[in-house]
Amino acid sequence: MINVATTMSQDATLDLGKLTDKQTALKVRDLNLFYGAKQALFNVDMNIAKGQVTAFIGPSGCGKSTLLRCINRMNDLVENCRIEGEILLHDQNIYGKGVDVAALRRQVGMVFQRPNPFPKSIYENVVYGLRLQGINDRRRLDEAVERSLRGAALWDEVKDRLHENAFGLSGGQQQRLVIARAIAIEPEVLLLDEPTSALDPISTLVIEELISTLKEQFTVVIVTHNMQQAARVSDHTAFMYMGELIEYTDTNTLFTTPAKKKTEDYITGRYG
Ligand SMILES: Nc1ncnc2c1ncn2[C@@H]1O[C@H](COP(=O)(O)OP(=O)(O)OP(=O)(O)O)[C@@H](O)[C@H]1O
Repeated sequence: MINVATTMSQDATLDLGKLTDKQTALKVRDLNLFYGAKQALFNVDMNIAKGQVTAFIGPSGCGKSTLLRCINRMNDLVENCRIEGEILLHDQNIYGKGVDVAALRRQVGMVFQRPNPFPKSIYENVVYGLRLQGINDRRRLDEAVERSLRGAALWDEVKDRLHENAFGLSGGQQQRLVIARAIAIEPEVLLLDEPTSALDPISTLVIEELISTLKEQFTVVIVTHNMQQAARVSDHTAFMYMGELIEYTDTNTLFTTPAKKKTEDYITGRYG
């Protein structure tokens, strides 16, 4: 089993079954998802704790990214994708009638596996979402750039070259820039889909440290293939297998005394 004693996030953990509304960022209720005739998620039910880091782990193809993408309706872009059930944000079903998906995505930001800055300056990458909202006031944008780049632990490295092209940054810096772009519009929830899988070990460490500070302001949900990473950065871990949520509890418990045999088999490397 993974030694989490020295690596786990130090936060006191919450009992996920007893979260109050104030402690809950999202509620997933009886979620089923189909890609055409193929069902990829089965009756997923979970509460996601506010201001904490939740990790989704499990073998390739188990539905981690699919579940993550449900949280900001990215699966809407997939043809033939059908969803049943609910995801509640502030007790409003994000799949309900009349939901403004663009507004939802402002509340629930997302960072992908490969850094995807726009072919623009560092500055313009960060303010992109604000400009889309019609904000062009220079002082406000300048403030947002500094706040977001500091928040993404990138400010000191780029403050003297804000107007240079973002493609001149290293991969790890580009990923932090993308995080800065996501937090510039102050979402409530940040979804990270394997955010370090394309990065070197040092950049990975920097992003992992960053995740611990991000949760002071945001609810973070991360998909990772790397169990050590889940143990290091998350407060709660959900283990998925073939589209089902098998076990979901505080990270320490999941990695040290899992309740389900499938979880134990996975974390001890018997499959995956
Ligand atoms: N756009 C799609 N169209 C059809 N099937 C899909 C699509 N995206 C994912 N799937 C299928 O849904 C299942 C879950 O995929 P998903 O990418 O969510 O798994 P995952 O756990 O994130 O895997 P990985 O760790 O390999 O990224 C898989 O069987 C996959 O083939």
